[in-house]
Amino acid sequence: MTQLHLQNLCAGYGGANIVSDITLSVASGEIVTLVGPNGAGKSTLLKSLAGVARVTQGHLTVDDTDLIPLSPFERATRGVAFMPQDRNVFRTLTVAENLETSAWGYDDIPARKEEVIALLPTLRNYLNKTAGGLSGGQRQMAALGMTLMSRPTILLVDEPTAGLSPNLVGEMLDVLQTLTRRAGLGILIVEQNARAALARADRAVVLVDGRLRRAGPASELAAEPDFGALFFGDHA
Ligand SMILES: Nc1ncnc2c1ncn2[C@@H]1O[C@H](COP(=O)(O)OP(=O)(O)OP(=O)(O)O)[C@@H](O)[C@H]1O
Repeated sequence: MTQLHLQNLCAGYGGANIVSDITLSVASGEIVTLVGPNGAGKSTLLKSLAGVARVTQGHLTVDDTDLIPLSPFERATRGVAFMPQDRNVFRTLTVAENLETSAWGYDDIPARKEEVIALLPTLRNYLNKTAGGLSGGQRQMAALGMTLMSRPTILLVDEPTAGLSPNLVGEMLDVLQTLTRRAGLGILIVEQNARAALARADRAVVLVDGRLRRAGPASELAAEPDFGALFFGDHA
């Protein structure tokens, strides 16, 4: 059982904090959905956990390891992997090459690749296609596969359904839910399709103006009558 824990975390870019005083945890086998209006700081929070935005105060641990001094690569080797929203594949490489590149430095790349394909079997259909020629859904699946090559225990996923058609949104979220069940991953996901994400999440956290406004069981928050209007605007 792994647990990512944030305690009174403040983070941002340069010296300025974008998110403040965030206390939250994500454990193996659960999906926690991070929702909130545009500009609330959701991506920044995720990036600070991955090591690509700066933590200025507070604590960030995975089990007993302090992540704050660690680089993004070192965090990945401790089991915390990040799937960015944009530019998350190398467009001129094939899907297979993208997977291999993500495990650069490990001496068991073929085994890792087979494990990832076993978790995401549709990848097999376009392994030899160049990533730049993939559909949006295929590209996001390839990016997810790349993230899984480090054998993470905690997955940080930034808007994996951005730009996808409604049926593909559900498919991607279902795949993430399967990963929690089959591989025991803990997933923290930022998602604009709040209703679809809440339906598959265990817990939800609402971020407004860089602060944690609400947290609780996803089903409870989804059932609140004013929830959509308050927190998601048009996206509920
Ligand atoms: N690299 C950066 N440098 C400085 N400020 C940034 C950077 N990236 C984002 N910001 C600022 O941080 C604030 C929060 O942005 P962020 O992308 O984290 O919000 P968000 O909740 O993910 O929004 P959205 O739902 O629109 O993606 C915004 O004011 C944004 O302009």
